[in-house]
Amino acid sequence: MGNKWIIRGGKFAVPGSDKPVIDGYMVIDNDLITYIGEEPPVLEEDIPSFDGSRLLFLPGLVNTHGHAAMSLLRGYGDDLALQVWLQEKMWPMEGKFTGDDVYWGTALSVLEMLKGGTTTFLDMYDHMDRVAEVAEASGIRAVLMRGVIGLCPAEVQDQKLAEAVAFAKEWHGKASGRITAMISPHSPYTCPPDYIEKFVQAAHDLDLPIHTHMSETRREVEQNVTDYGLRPVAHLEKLGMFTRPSLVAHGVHLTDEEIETLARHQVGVAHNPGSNLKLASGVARVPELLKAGVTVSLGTDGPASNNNLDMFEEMRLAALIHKGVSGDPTAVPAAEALLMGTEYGAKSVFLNQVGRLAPGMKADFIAIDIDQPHLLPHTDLISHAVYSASAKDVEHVWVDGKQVVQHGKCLTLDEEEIRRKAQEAFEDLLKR
Ligand SMILES: CSC[C@H]1O[C@@H](n2cnc3c(O)ncnc32)[C@H](O)[C@@H]1O
Ligand SMILES: [Zn+2]
Repeated sequence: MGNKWIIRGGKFAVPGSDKPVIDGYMVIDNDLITYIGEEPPVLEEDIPSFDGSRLLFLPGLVNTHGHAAMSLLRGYGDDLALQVWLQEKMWPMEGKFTGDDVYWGTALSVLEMLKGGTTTFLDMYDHMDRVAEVAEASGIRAVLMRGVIGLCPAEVQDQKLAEAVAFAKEWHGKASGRITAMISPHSPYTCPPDYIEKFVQAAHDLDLPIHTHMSETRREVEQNVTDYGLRPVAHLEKLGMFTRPSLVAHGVHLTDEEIETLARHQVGVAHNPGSNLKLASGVARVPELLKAGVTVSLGTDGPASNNNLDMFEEMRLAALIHKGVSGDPTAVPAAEALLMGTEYGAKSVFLNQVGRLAPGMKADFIAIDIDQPHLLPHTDLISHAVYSASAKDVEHVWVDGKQVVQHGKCLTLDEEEIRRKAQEAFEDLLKR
């Protein structure tokens, strides 16, 4: 297909607007959406046309927290609480990961994400050059960072920080701007205060945002008070983290005052409902966060604590669990859950041209087949996208105007090879 083309006869989701579903046309020129509307656009020339009938077009889903290479550990260490899961299962195995393991684990996850309609993902991990290689080759949009655990001698801490900085310098803005970088100390319980301050300084020096895990479990909050005399929000505020644009993952255990602090500093929260439920970490106070004006987005977390990367499932969980725990059926309505999975996600990872179908936005969008039993009749397609659809319904995916999934097949990655290599990598890890 040429550089400029038109989708005719499609239904286009614009959640949160007066007209949440537009029945009509969308024009794409290279990497940008240039027109969307019910009336046919005025075109000076003949351009290729794409039949949008029986399809619902949505902005690409934005996964704002994860560790893609952990797909190699999917199903390895289920049904455990966070600290036991990390210390006894994940960290010993991750200690054996080579760059190749990270490459194939990430490739497996990117394949799953693209096929499931995720067009942007955030990744915090080690061997990030290999993650960036996968992102570049696959065509996905990626927000990448070397996540750093600082429970190590000072010289190793320095080396890890240097790696994080070098990675960000090398990859920020690469792959035609599809890759951006952030700075990421893993958490207040794995990075001592003076070390976190060095990351804050690095983020200032590089003019990049910060991402960290925060207040995921009650135990972690209590330990923070014991160790530093402050709950995690006040602790990170004191260390200057929120002087940078920030996104925290989880934010499950928050007081009213902490929610107010996050809102005041415009700190985003990546809500990971599937992972929080599986690790029994608790349920984040999403309705209260949204009411306070905090940007709440959605993440899967790693595939070993979820255990899939289906962002439709996260939107559905977000819409369901907050109704369940609050007793309020209007909590997190479908349109808000869809915004959390798209527009709020883009805002959380500081991408202002992504997350919405509108002229001037990047052409990152997906099409789901709505001519299926579980998506009929077409009463309310926003509702169907959240409460009834799943990753399996994704028919086509475009990122930056390029088609990366066609009729459910990934065009940019060798699926057969990735499946084989990932299985081999896991089997090899068990032998090491
Ligand atoms: C330093 S790379 C990222 C690091 O994070 C670990 N991790 C995965 N899931 C979670 C979670 O829910 N909370 C805290 N840390 C997590 C992962 O195992 C890597 O070691
Ligand atoms: Zn995580």
